[in-house]
Amino acid sequence: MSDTQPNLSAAMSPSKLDSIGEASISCSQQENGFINSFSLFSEKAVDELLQSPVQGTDEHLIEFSEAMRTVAKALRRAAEGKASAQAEAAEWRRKYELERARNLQLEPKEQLPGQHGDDAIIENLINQNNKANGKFLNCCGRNGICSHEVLRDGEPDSDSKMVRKASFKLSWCCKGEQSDQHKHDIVSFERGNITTAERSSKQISLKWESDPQTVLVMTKPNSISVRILCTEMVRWLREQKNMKIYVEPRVREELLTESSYFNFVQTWKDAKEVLLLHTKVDLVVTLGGDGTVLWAASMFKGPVPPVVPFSLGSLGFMTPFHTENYRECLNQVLKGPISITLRHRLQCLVIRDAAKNEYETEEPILVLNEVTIDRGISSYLTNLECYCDNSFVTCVQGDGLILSTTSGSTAYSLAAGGSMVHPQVPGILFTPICPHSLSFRPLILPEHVTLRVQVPYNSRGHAWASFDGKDRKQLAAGDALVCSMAPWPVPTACQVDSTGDFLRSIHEGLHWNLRKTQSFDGPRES
Ligand SMILES: NC(=O)c1ccc[n+]([C@@H]2O[C@H](COP(=O)([O-])OP(=O)(O)OC[C@H]3O[C@@H](n4cnc5c(N)ncnc54)[C@H](O)[C@@H]3O)[C@@H](O)[C@H]2O)c1
Ligand SMILES: Nc1ncnc2c1ncn2[C@@H]1O[C@H](COP(=O)(O)OP(=O)(O)OP(=O)(O)O)[C@@H](O)[C@H]1O
Repeated sequence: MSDTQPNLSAAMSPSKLDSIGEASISCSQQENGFINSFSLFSEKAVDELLQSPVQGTDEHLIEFSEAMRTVAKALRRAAEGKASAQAEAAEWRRKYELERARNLQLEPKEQLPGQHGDDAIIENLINQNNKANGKFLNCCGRNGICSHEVLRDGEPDSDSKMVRKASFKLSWCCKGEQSDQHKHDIVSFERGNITTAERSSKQISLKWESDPQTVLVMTKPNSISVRILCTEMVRWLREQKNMKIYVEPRVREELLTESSYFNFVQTWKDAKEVLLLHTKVDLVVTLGGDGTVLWAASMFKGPVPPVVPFSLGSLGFMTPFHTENYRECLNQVLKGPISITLRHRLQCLVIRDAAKNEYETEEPILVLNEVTIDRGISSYLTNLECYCDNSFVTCVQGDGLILSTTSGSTAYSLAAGGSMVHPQVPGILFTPICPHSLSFRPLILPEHVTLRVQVPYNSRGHAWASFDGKDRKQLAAGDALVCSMAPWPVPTACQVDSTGDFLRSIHEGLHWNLRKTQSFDGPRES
């Protein structure tokens, strides 16, 4: 110590020095990334030191004390900052643990002996499919749907790292939320009033809770323009948005013939991997027409990530996005919030007469448009016995029957004389094809029913079932098709909103009720 420096120890009593030692905060270890390699004097200790009578006070000592006070203040601020950062980190950790626990609850609980990993998950998916929609309601409550309910955490990927899907929240957008029009009660026993339940006809909004990171791009085959756009979009998503990209094996090959640059693009090897796609993909982009949306939906036998359909087809009922400004559209979707349409699907089971019990069925098939039971190549009238929740409905004699979703109401069902229905309306359309009866009008049934269409034993010919216009299956006498609403809808992004997009598609796609307006010839004399 130089002569000019004050001897602080000499100026203070030993007890004072002890008190400073006790009050010092040691932050030499690393906690949550914060490193402090020095001991801090607390401001309180410095205050105490300055207030105590110090013998032999001189100017240097006062200056030194002031400096100490300033240093103590600065250090206190640093300590406060650190404490608040630690609290924030703890809060994030708590949120993470909570979400992890929730996801674990959704993991398959019972693993049968001999079933491991993927097999158990696939089995569980099928079981989930077979369960009632009740599970959805557990989490959704009344005002929102959590993505944990729809999409679970990813499986370990090839690098053995956990792939974490972006989480999002769906909520009802309701203009008159505050008004009396939107009662939550179905029946009020106290006052004896019956009011309507809130159903899915409201606009749904999707808000990302974490950034989407993985996108699956699905494309219509054999189209040069689609191929060019796909190449450009994949490059943009990678370079500008830093996204992981999945494509079909065919598309990966196409991209690699363009350039080895596209080596980063991922795909799948087999059907098992396809079944796990929903755990890896945050978003699906389709490039094509309605058929490509149907194709993309058919890839997901369970939950479906949000789908952004770009129009490169002729009609585009389900493809509201234009390709010219795909960058702006995708920017908006990735940022959110976006309006979405939850398109209901039908779950179809073929039950063979030869099956020993009802459970010995083939794999359930999910359709977004419709299942059709028709006469196929047979020249005989189809003869189909139809039941709704075990009540006899009718016997269809004609070319066949369409069981359609409301999204499919503008497709084959429309051509067969069915009504057009807003896609958010929960219902099943029952539309005959060329019935040989003057009075067979189409029906719309509520969403909760189970329909059974049976080929009677005395039928002259076989019937054929087809699913969204694909995968024909022959139904022999005694075979039946059982159909009910599937628990997993297809969430498609809207350009405007569900209603705006629906009306635009029937105006532009079908020229619905297009008629020249009558001229105004002046008021008529009565
Ligand atoms: N007579 C008919 O109208 C008829 C006959 C067979 C199949 N289809 C429909 O074709 C669908 C399969 O479509 P695809 O593109 O794979 O086959 P596809 O190439 O034969 O196209 C059928 C047409 O139906 C349109 N379409 C599909 N889904 C629609 C929807 N939800 N609303 C309005 N139009 C829609 C498509 O844009 C396309 O123009 C089937 O699900 C069925 O609904 C219609
Ligand atoms: N990724 C795909 N892989 C295999 N087939 C596909 C795929 N995407 C679409 N398809 C099939 O290709 C056909 C045409 O697709 P899509 O309907 O999208 O185009 P489009 O016929 O040009 O459009 P639109 O139906 O509006 O006229 C459909 O039968 C569809 O099932």
